[in-house]
Amino acid sequence: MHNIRVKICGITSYDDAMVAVEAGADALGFVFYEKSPRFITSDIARSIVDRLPPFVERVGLFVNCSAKEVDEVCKVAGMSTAQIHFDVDEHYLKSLNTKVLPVIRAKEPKDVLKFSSSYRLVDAYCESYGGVGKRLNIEWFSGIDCSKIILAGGLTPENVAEVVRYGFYGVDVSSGVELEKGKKDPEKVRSFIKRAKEAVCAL
Ligand SMILES: O=C(O)c1ccccc1N[C@@H]1O[C@H](COP(=O)(O)O)[C@@H](O)[C@H]1O
Repeated sequence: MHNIRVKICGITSYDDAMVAVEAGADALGFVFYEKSPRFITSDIARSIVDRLPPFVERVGLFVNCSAKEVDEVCKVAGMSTAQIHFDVDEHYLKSLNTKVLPVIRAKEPKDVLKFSSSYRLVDAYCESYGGVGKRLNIEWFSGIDCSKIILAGGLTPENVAEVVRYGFYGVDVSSGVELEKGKKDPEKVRSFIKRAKEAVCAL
């Protein structure tokens, strides 16, 4: 049976983290980008991570950082994966000592095929990098292998069920499950995870 992994991104507090974990989130995202309203310091992220139960993936999100900075923050903050949310080449990705999830900020249909042999996150292109609720044209994924793609960009509890039929490895949400920037809405978080997982079971 197909499964779908759900990442809840932009976690800034232990309470928000636990709402997501208890609702069945597979991964939590922590934004180490100072210009983001969801920015979290490595020390605060670490204090959340240290209290999490086992088997929860911790994903650090980075914009315009050197590989050395990414590795250092991931180590201090207890991240298991680094999500590289800006344009980098294979050499950069290989130089990291942390498990890496490259992000493709897709502007046109052919972009979704980049890094096609690896697991990657595909988000809609926007100048400010992400977390703004901008959706991709889902038709760009028709007829391609989505089994290594984590879909992001403008997902909500209302629209997540309709995208799972493309066979994505996972889905990622931030602004679509917030009460306000940087604060999650527990009902939306629970509803998003439930609808994503139930929609897969119904396939
Ligand atoms: O969340 C942010 O503030 C952010 C800042 C810089 C780059 C990416 C960011 N968020 C990521 O963007 C995608 C889509 O988010 P949304 O669901 O459309 O709000 C997701 O991976 C966020 O984690």
